[in-house]
Amino acid sequence: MHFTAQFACHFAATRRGQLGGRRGERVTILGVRDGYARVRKLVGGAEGLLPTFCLEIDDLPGENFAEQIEYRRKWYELVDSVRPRTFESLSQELVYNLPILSGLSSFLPVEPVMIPSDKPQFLEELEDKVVRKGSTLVLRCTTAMRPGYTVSWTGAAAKSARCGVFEDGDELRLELREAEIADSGHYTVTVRGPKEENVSFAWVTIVGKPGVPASVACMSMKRNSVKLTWKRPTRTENSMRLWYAVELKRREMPKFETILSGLEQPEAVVSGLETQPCLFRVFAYNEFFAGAPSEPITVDPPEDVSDWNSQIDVREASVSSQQIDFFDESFSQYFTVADDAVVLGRGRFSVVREAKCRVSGRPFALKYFNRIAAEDSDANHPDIARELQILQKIAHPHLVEYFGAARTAHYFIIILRRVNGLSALRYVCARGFVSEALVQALCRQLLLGLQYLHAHNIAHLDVRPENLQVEDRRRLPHLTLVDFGSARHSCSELAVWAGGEMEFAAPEQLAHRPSTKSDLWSLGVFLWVLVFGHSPFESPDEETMRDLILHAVLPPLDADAAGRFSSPLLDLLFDALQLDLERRLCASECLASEWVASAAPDELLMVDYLEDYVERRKSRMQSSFLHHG
Ligand SMILES: Nc1ncnc2c1ncn2[C@@H]1O[C@H](COP(=O)(O)OP(=O)(O)OP(=O)(O)O)[C@@H](O)[C@H]1O
Repeated sequence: MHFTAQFACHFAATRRGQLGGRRGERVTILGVRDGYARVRKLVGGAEGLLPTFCLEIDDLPGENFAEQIEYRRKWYELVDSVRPRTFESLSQELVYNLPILSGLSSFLPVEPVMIPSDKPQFLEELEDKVVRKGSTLVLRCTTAMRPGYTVSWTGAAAKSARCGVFEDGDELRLELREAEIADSGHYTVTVRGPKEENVSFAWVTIVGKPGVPASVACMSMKRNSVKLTWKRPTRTENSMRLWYAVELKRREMPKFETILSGLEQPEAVVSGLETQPCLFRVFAYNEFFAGAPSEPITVDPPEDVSDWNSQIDVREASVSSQQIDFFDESFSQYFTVADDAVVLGRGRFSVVREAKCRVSGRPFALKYFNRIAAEDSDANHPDIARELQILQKIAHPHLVEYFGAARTAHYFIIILRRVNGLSALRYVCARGFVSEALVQALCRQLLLGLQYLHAHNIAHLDVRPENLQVEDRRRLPHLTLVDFGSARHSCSELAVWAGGEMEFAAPEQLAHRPSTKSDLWSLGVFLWVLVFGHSPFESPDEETMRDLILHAVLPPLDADAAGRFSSPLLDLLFDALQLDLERRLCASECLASEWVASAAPDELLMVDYLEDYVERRKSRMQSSFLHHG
């Protein structure tokens, strides 16, 4: 809240920072300290200090006197709390001693003084000014003018046509319109008397729009972070302070958004990146202007397999199970699993429950496998050992993160990041709408995960909606591939099809010769479901389904459904569902395909065409679980 007040008397400012004025001039009080009030004039807006006793408050909060008295009392307490300085011997010489005089006259309400000297005196000096380019620069000072005094100004633009100088009573003023950077510099006003002269100085800085940060570069850091560096713009246009802001744009965002600002150093670390490519740009700004942004640079840390390679522990494929560090007794020191812990999912061999880390409080997903007897070792369970070995090797934002393994009296436990999402189809249904852009985002993220896995010669071999967990991160879908129970190093030649759900399995998997490309087939089936609302090989009995898959017999195309999506999407789908492995695209080729590489339409479609399939699948999964469970 600001009070207004009036000058109770004339006050002549004699020190830099003080504000002179005439009795009755109205001001806003901005603050009070040490007997001085910082005020701003209502007319003209000049700001400065003047002694509190020169002010008479005139506009107080409150309806009536009784309400206002409280403020009035506070004001006089403030005014009285400072004892004025007194000068013991006020000799005539003092008048010529300006520093002391200015100290003295600050406390004495005076009429503008006519100093008995031939040397012109300034009552208010010029002040240094920092002004935005294009605006009007005003320099002002006051002096006790006498007849016969002359005034002259110097400065870079003092002679320009944009510049005007004025004498208004005691006030001397220079006004410069449309100030330019080149107008910056030293300005003086000289007041000449018949015998002597006096000069007041000010340094003027006109600030313009800073230039573009140069050499913006990006370096991948661990996990999903990048470090951006750049160079200070060559043109800072007199910026007194220069800050930087970083902007980000993802494919589906209509425009860049500022994610970091106020950076003083030409570098920033950005964490929590999604897997899709991000465009970054940087701009500099000062107290008045934001400069133009740099050329965007594309940053795609998780996609760049070579970057991630450098960070993962690339061990030999045949790590022996002894190398897995189980933590045994200590397990319960680190994790609490509530009796009614949420069951995140059930597989044929395991139950996945939510648990909390006692140390960090973070939730984890624990995958429990029954242990037959205390001496039962993981070596007796080659599938668990293999799953652990693979999980230990991988690190990618779209693959579930592994934290360790534990052995308790009854279980082997794999500790994983808890993916706080829904299976892919449920996620889509829960949104109520689907768009080709969403389908593309999910496929793209899955492809990135697969590209990474396949580059390490690992085939997942169980890509299906339940193992694609999707969560919202900053309102964008983030897909994580879970369940490495079926995963194989593709070098291990033969993998016997162990039965189970085959709707998403590739023909060669059913023929016991899976390959990394089997995952692309499953991706094709997943895409088919999203496009047509049913799976291509769905049939009431297992034998028919097996036959259809083994011969890659696709159902006739539903033209209406196909019309909802673009033809590059349908092309990719057919390229993934190729029986011939040579002709089937690999993950990198899919990522480079026309559909994945270009922006997909974001028109929204109702999901009702999918809901029946999701329900059918749910009851199939339940009966299969009962069957195996
Ligand atoms: N890290 C996780 N966070 C959240 N949910 C998970 C996680 N891991 C697994 N789940 C859920 O638990 C289900 C079962 O887990 P998982 O598939 O790993 O078990 P499994 O015994 O290997 O199953 P399957 O019989 O399919 O091989 C998953 O389909 C998924 O829904």
